[in-house]
This record gives sequence, C-alpha cells and structure tokens, in this order.
Amino acid sequence: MTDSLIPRRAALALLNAVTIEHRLLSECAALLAPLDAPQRARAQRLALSVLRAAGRADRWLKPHLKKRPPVQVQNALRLGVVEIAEGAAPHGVVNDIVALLADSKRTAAFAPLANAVLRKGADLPQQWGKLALPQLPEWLRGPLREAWGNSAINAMERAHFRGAPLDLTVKADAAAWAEKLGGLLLPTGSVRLASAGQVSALAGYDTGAWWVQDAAAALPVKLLGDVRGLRALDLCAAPGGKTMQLANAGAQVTALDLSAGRLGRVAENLARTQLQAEAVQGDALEFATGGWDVIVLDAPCSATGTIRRHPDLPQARDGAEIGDLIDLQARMIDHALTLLAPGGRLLFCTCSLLPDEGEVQIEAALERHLGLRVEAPTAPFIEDDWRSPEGGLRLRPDYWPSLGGMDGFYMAVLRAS
Ligand SMILES: C[S@@+](CC[C@H](N)C(=O)[O-])C[C@H]1O[C@@H](n2cnc3c(N)ncnc32)[C@H](O)[C@@H]1O
Repeated sequence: MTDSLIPRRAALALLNAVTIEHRLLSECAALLAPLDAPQRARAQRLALSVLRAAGRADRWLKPHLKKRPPVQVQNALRLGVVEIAEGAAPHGVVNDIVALLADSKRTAAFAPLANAVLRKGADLPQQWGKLALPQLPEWLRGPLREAWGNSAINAMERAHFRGAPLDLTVKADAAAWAEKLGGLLLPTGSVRLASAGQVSALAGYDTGAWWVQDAAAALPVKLLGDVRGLRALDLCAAPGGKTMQLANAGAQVTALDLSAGRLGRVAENLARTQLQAEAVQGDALEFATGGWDVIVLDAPCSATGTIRRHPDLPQARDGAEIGDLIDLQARMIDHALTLLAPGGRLLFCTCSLLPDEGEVQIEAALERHLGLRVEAPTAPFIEDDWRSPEGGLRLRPDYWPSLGGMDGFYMAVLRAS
C-alpha cells in the first residue's frame, strides 16, 4: 500500500464510522491504532477537514452525480473533493480514491464514477471559496435559529467552518509564554496559538507550565475571582481544566467525576502541572460531603459549543439525548446547592449553544429555589454582548471573529442566601 493510501483509508473509515454508525471520532481510536503517529495525525486531520466541509463538497458533487450514491461512496468522493480543493495533487488523490473504492465489493462498482467525477475537479481550489458554507443539520439548526436568529446561525456556521486555534491556560506569566510560543495573549488571559503541530513538543509541556483549554472554557473559573484558601468542589471534573485553574489559583480542591477512566486523566494532568487536588470517583448526584465555599458544576451537556473543534458531533448525534441531559443538569444544580456552605457560590456552566442547557436552566433554578440569586460577573474583560438577562454570560463561536473565535459556552455564578 502506498504511503498516501494508508491515512486516506483510515480517514475514510473514520468518516464512515461517524456518518453511518453515528460514532464520535473520540470513540474511534481503534480504527487508528495500526497506524504510526504521523499517519494517525494525517488521517485525523483529513477526517476533520472533510467533516467540516462535507456540505460544501456535496454541493460541488451534486451536478456531477445523477443520483446520490451510497454513503460510503459519497464519503470517498467528499474526501477526494476536499483534498483537491485544499491543494493536494489531483492525480494522486483520484488514484487513491479509486483504489479505495475498488478495494471493497460494496463500492467497487462506483470506482469508474469516482474517477470520472473527481477528474472534473482540477479547478476546485479556485471554485471552493465561492461555494456556500456548510450548514448545521436541522436537529440543531432549528433550535439555534429560534434562539439566536438567522444571521447569528450563519455567523456560527462560518466560525465552525473556520475551525479552532489552540488555546492554553498558563500557570503564571501568560504574556511571557505568549511571546515564547509565538502566540497571542487574549483579553481574558489565555494564550492562543494559530497552528500548534504536536502539542507535547511545545515548550512548557514537559514542565507543566500550561494546559490546553479553550479561552471560553477557561472563563467560568475566572468569574469566581480570588479563590485563595477556599474549599472548592469540582463536581464534573475530568479531564481537569477547571480543577487545575482552581488549584493554581490557590483553592483547596476536590475533583469528582463519574468516570474512573476520565479521572485518570485528571490525575495525569495534575501530575504534569504539579498542582494539588484530591481526586474522587463518584456520582455528583450521590456525593454527600457538604460545606463547600465554591462548587463548580461543568455539567454534562450536548457539547454543541465545541463543534468548531468537533465537526463530527452534528453528524454523529441527532439531539435525542438532550432532554435527558437537561433533566440531569437540573437535578445536579439542585443537589449541588445542598452541598454549599452558608453564603457559598455555585458556578454552573455548559459548553452548549442551547438556552435550555444554559439561560433557561438558571431561570428555572431561580424559580425552584427561593433566595437563590445570580451574581453578575464584574471582570473587566467581559464584553457587554456576552451578558444575558438572568445574569449569566453567553459565549458563542461567532464572537471574537478577528481573534479567531471561541467555543460556545454558558456560565452563571449562583449564591444561595
Ligand atoms: C463537560 S465534562 C467536564 C469538563 C471539565 N470540567 C474540565 O473543565 O476539564 C463533563 C464531565 O462530567 C462527568 N459526569 C457525567 N455524569 C456525571 C455524574 N453523574 N457525576 C459526576 N460526573 C459526571 C463526565 O464523566 C465528564 O468528565
């Protein structure tokens, strides 16, 4: 097998797993296991590019196909179109796509069609930018349109298509690290790198000077202000981004997570960054130790705010689990409130774009709990249009367009009377 065919074959397997079996890329590690590290990275990059651009590739393909072929074939064609559009040598791409299709009984009959169609793509690099942006699937587009309106959706889709830079949360002296790594110091204190390559090869990784965390994901803990010496419970902690922020800011932290495997990642991250926290495996709904000054509830959610990093999500999921997640978030809020010390604060956040997992969740909690109030955050870097009426912050991928965007997030600090 040629060098180029191996990652292309693996990328196609990933695309089929996402679009046919509805698995997330994070659940497909086994498909990449036989590849060496550079091939694995290349296959992942290809799959991500194609998932991001699938709608645009389909638009280009449509006039060249009498009817839509089976999904495996469509995925192979998408792979070819996106690679050629992004500047790969068309001849090599076409040969490999034809070989991949010819290799399987189920798709072999389509190899000549792929050959004929992809050979028409020589001017794809020139045409690509003129084709309409890929759209989110309707299960997500509908509720988002209702919440934020059409022009916001278009802006979010543009941000999703652009993808995401690499953001770091730095333990100390972010400005110096931004300079050292050739990155940008963001207004909120995160360091942003345009293109990172291999993260573990960057300066400061081995010494634990920073960890990877989107700028939006780093914001909730910053809203808590000075937490030195406070007893802090991170109820859904893994992989530990917020635990590390709390520990680095001087809180005494307990990090809880349901998943033992994911809690292992918290331990690894703490060890690398030489930060201290007690790690506990358990269910947030059953955790009974109270008296916390601060509780962070970064609740399980639809993760729809992370689509620019995870373009597999809209295709692998269909929104069916969101009702259960909303119910779980409400029960977690109610239970967390019982664990606070008098005057303690609950920081609720989700990486969701859906108000039902953010603003509406907080409005409902305020109705259920008399005396509960939202503390409007005061940090100087907060922009006016981030504030939502109930007192929380709404972040969206289309914000900070000139800086490279941010993940979608919702956050609110609650104080019980
Ligand atoms: C959004 S992630 C948390 C990200 C983390 N706070 C960070 O900043 O790195 C949600 C986490 O909730 C955990 N989780 C889900 N259900 C849980 C439960 N009932 N109790 C505790 N943790 C739970 C998941 O295992 C997952 O690690």
